[in-house]
Amino acid sequence: MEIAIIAHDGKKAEMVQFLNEHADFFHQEHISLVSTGTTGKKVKRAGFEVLRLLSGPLGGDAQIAARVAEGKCDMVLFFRDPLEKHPHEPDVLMLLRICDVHDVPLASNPATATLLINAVK
Ligand SMILES: O=C(CO)COP(=O)(O)O
Repeated sequence: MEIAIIAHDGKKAEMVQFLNEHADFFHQEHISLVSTGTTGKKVKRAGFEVLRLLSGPLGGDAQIAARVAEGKCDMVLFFRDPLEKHPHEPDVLMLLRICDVHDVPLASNPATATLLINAVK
C-alpha cells in the first residue's frame, strides 16, 4: 500500500510526530511512503524509508496527484497549514480534487489521519 506524506512548513513537525507515534504501522513491509521533497527529507531523517519527489512549490503535489490518478497511491496524508498562504495553491487544490475524482482517502490533519490508518491496520 502506497501512502503519500505531505506537510506544509508549519505542519512538518506535527507530521514527524505523527509518523513516530505510528512507527510500527509505517515500518511494515507492505507500506511504502512517497513524499514531497522537503517533507520527505524530514521523514527520512526521522528514520523512515520514503520516495522523495519534487518539493511542493516545484511540482511535488502535482506528482503525487499523478500517482493518485494512475492508481499507484492508495492514501494521502496531507497536513495543510490553514494559516499560511501558498504560491502553489492551485496544485494543492488539484491534488484534493484528484483524490475526490478517484475516491482515494485523504486526511488533512492528524485526527483524521489516525482514523484512516486505524481503519487499514
Ligand atoms: O508544499 C507542500 C505541499 O503543498 C509540501 O512541499 P515540501 O514537502 O517540499 O515542503
